[in-house]
Amino acid sequence: DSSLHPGDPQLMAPPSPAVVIVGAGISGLAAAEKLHKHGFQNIKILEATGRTGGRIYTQKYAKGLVEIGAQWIHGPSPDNPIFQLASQFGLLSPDALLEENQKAYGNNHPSDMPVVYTSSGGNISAAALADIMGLFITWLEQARNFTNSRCGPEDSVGSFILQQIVNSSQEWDKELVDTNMALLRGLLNMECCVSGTHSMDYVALCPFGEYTMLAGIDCTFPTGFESLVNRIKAPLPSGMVVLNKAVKRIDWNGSFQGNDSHVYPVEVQCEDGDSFVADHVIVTVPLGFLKKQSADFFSPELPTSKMQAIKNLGFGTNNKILVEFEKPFWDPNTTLIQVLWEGDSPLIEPKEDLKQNWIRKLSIFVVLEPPAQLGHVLCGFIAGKEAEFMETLTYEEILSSMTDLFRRITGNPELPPPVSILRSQWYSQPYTGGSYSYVAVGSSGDDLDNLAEPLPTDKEALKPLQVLFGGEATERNFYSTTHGALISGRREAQRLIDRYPQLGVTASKAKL
Ligand SMILES: Cc1cc2nc3c(=O)[nH]c(=O)nc-3n(C[C@H](O)[C@H](O)[C@H](O)COP(=O)(O)OP(=O)(O)OC[C@H]3O[C@@H](n4cnc5c(N)ncnc54)[C@H](O)[C@@H]3O)c2cc1C
Repeated sequence: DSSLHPGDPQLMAPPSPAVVIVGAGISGLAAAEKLHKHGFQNIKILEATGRTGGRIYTQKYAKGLVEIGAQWIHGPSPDNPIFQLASQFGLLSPDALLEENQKAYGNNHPSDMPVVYTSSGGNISAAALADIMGLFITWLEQARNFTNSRCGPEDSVGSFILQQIVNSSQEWDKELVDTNMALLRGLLNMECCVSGTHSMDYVALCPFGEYTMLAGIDCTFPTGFESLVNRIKAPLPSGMVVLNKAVKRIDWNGSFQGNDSHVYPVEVQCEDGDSFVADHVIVTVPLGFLKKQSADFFSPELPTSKMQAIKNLGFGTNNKILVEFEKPFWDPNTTLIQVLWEGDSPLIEPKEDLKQNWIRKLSIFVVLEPPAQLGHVLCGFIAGKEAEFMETLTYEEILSSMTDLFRRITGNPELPPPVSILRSQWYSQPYTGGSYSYVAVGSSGDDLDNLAEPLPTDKEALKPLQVLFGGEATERNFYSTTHGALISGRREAQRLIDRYPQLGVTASKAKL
């Protein structure tokens, strides 16, 4: 009888390695889900805050749900694992599942033309806007094509676009120059939101095209992005995710006695004095957190090249200001509103006084859908230092600024104030420190790869893969996105699965 019997050594599960995952965003949860499915039994996810999801954060607002963090599936098509999961779980609307939607290219930008309102209550023609939009999109595409050609390490996307603006403006009608310049300033402000940066001058030109756009017109989750997080974590045993458990330091390359007879190479120290021994730790904390804490977060310290990568890569702030109106002032067909700030221009440095001028960085509002279920809600986007300053203002101050703004652009001093507002404050979140990463001037895609390298770096180390790194900032082609974060978590889980091939075999045999 060659079949296996209970108690046979081959059926006895080998001791499951102890894995600690730091952070219960989509990266950490995806890593846990994959490891769990492959038979890893000893997993703990330590999360600093009182909730899972991290930068995926759905909240009740107005009459429905809004996203404080991630909003769209960027590139919803079969190559996007977020799209795969969302369709598998039945979380998308029929429109998003249409094949033609999956094949079209939206380039991670809202695909509709905005309606432009000027800061003195005027408007501008759709034709004038279309011309400038067309130029801007072409320049962005050209900026992406630098990847394989030569450009200097100090060149930025902002300086490249500025050069194109200067060249192109020679051919503009004199009376259009001011409007065109103000429109372009607004488009650059919007681009800062897309890249999560204060200025496109901070974004490196050469690696700009390494970020990969997937096919598909961006879509949202009718039941909230967090419904996807909830589905991913559903199979995990209760107790695996430990909330309100902030990690203070990761001691690695050591010998730590566990409660069993085993000696572990890693010990994770928490803010509240708790500690967890582990064979492997997957760190998925945001780059914004690492930028502030990496010097004290690891003992021994990270290798110099990793510290450099953390320092060099960009991590900026993109915030939202949600504004609810009793009645819309916009036309029912409007999906996007651009505010044109008269007098602004890409050739003029924005004024330093943030208290007076922060609001001029706010150039784009998305009309949230569907109004029948949600109410009349605009979602404004603002990036950089102005977005960080906005976080310090009170509710009343922002409400009053929004009331003034909408009265100005509609030219109606009697426009009723918004019913309510809700804003994100990603920069002040101690465990996030901003919104998402970008490849800054002075860094390159190699820094993203470097961040993803596990420790110890010595491939022959007796105890390999002690500290692994996930999170959106570790995905060279998909950083700053939810799919990048998901891919990174699965990638790190796969490293451990490859290290313990026997574990998966035993897990599937035990199920027979
Ligand atoms: C305003 C905004 C809009 C966005 N829009 C989109 C979008 O439309 N589409 C898209 O695809 N992406 C979007 N993104 C980006 C997307 O949300 C992120 O890339 C993704 O959610 C990151 O997942 P993550 O798991 O890497 O990190 P996170 O979600 O940040 O998870 C990391 C977790 O680690 C925890 N943590 C940190 N420090 C510690 C510690 N010391 N101990 C324990 N836990 C710790 C944090 O609390 C957090 O829960 C947006 C982000 C923001 C902020």
